[in-house]
Amino acid sequence: MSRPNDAPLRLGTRGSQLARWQADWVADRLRQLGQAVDIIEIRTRGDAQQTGPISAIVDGDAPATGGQGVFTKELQRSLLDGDIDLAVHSLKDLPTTPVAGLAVAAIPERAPLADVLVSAVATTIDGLPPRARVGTGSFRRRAQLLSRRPDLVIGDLRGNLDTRLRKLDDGEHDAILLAEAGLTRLGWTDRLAGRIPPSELLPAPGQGALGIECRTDDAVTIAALRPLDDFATHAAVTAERAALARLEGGCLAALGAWGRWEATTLRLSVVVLSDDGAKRLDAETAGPCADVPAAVALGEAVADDLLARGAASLLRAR
Ligand SMILES: NCc1[nH]cc(CCC(=O)O)c1CC(=O)O
Repeated sequence: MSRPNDAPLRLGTRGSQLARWQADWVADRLRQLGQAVDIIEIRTRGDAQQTGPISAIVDGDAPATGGQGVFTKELQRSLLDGDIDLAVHSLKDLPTTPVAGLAVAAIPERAPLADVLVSAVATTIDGLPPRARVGTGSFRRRAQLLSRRPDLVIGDLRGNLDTRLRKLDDGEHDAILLAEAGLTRLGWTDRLAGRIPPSELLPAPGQGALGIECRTDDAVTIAALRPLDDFATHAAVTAERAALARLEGGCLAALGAWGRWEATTLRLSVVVLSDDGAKRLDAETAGPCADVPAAVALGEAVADDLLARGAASLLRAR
């Protein structure tokens, strides 16, 4: 597919407020570099179906993967069909399974990656009252919350950010957990009751980072995206996602991962839990990662350590 060098890049995004914010952010960065950009909104099934738990959204193409990719598949289809030239994803919603013909060409600098507590009754997990009702739709958050506080009563929670905040305000939950990145991008920082240290609750692989995907044969778009890539972020999230891929966790796993730089060393912590949080396996390793393949190796090494200690039985218990 050949396109003129000066044609506007067609940037595809979901229609949610957060997705629009992220698309605008990427478009602005490209425009600052002199690149014309058109934003094209694409409705996905993850957005259309907002009742019931995320895990219940049946994936017609690949039933075995459950709800994976509900937010990203239509954008990938539009890329392959040539309807758009780049897609902006929340990296944590993007399955690790490679799609033939597509590649994540740029991963810009990461936003704050922690989860935060939104609540009128507590600012920390340990400060929640006994048997407090905490809302989250994430297996990762639920299992780690229960691992630390088995008394908590976890209720399902999904929908866009404003929906989730409304359910908290309506009294369905005493507290909810959200990604700091999403909350602050939408300007809701005043709702942040407390930041949960990643050491206390590991974030999702890729949380807080954007993945910009395009066709592997589209040299024009790949070149335009290159200046948006941040190597430190790219390596950190690559290590997190390599661990996830090796553990076959998908986006619904009770699995957390945290890659961070300590001077010139990349440190990666990964946790795998049973759904009820009663069993957990933690692993950590660090190494100098001079390039992306080294980050992949780091992630796979942590995953292999976990697998050798029985992680597969926790992930398959669902
Ligand atoms: N699964 C939904 C989702 N996907 C990305 C974000 C926030 C932005 C990010 O973490 O990159 C959120 C909301 C949340 O988990 O609170």
